[in-house]
Amino acid sequence: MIDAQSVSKSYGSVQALNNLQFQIDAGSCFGLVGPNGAGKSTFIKILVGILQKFDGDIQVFNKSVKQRRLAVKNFIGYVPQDICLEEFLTAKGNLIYFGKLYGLSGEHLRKRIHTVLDQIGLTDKANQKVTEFSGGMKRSLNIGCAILHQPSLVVLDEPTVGIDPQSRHAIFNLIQQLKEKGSTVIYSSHYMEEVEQICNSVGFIDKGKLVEHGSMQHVLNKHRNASIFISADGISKEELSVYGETIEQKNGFTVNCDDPLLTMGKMVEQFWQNGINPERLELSHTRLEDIFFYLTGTQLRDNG
Ligand SMILES: Nc1ncnc2c1ncn2[C@@H]1O[C@H](COP(=O)(O)OP(=O)(O)OP(=O)(O)O)[C@@H](O)[C@H]1O
Repeated sequence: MIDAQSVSKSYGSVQALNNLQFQIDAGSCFGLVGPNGAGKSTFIKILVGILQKFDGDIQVFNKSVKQRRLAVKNFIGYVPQDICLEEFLTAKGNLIYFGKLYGLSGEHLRKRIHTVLDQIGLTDKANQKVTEFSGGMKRSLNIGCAILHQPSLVVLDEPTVGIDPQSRHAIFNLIQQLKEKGSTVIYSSHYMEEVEQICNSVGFIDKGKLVEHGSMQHVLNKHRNASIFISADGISKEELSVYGETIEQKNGFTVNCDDPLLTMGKMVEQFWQNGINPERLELSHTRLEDIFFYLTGTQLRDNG
């Protein structure tokens, strides 16, 4: 288990983390989400032992990052936000380099490189220089370097920023494999739909504070807000308000209600009786992004 115990960190007058307290179960895939500047990278850098001056502590599989930093580092595979590779080496050259840094050698290293190249889909590019790689290929190789030593905890900081959909898909497959093998994964991102897709637990961080966390199902259920979206000529907000709180949108209305299926049935009956033919009538489910916005008033998406 990863146990964050009252973790706080300031850079001069900027308080990057304010008393973070939460646990991540071993074997789970935890999404650490928040907008740019929320404090995600700071937390990760503390966890992986890069930042050593902070308040509180983190226990990683019962070892304190403060007291057992080097021991903790050995069972973490860290994929930093900025790609970290030796550009003028080949893919294989990078894997050898990073493997040796992790203390691997000889036949074991050779076998691990073979396996990892296959896992990251770069076997046929093994002898190509990284300078010739696309952003997505570099990202995959960076992940490959971090998992060579078979870490129990894999930490990925915004691994899909600026890459093509194909590489994103390859990275998701890789994370799926890690999950199946029982690794614990921490996945930091401001892409909510990715986190919803691959993580089974989540923590929301905003302005250095943890505003919600728990299993994905718990968080989604706790803040579930069922609604119906409707777009139809000749229907007014007043008419829809009998079904629940009605909010006017750009192209129609959202009706919040407790039992959306039953309500939708009643709406269809009324429309049929009144000769109304809706262009769109859809059930909407609550997304992580909506919950984050509801809790913080902060949008997660890039503005640019
Ligand atoms: N070395 C530093 N010196 C001063 N301030 C810093 C430093 N690193 C981060 N900060 C500040 O700490 C806060 C948290 O930054 P952090 O990088 O942890 O956020 P983040 O959620 O990872 O955002 P991003 O996704 O943009 O990296 C921000 O206000 C940032 O400007």
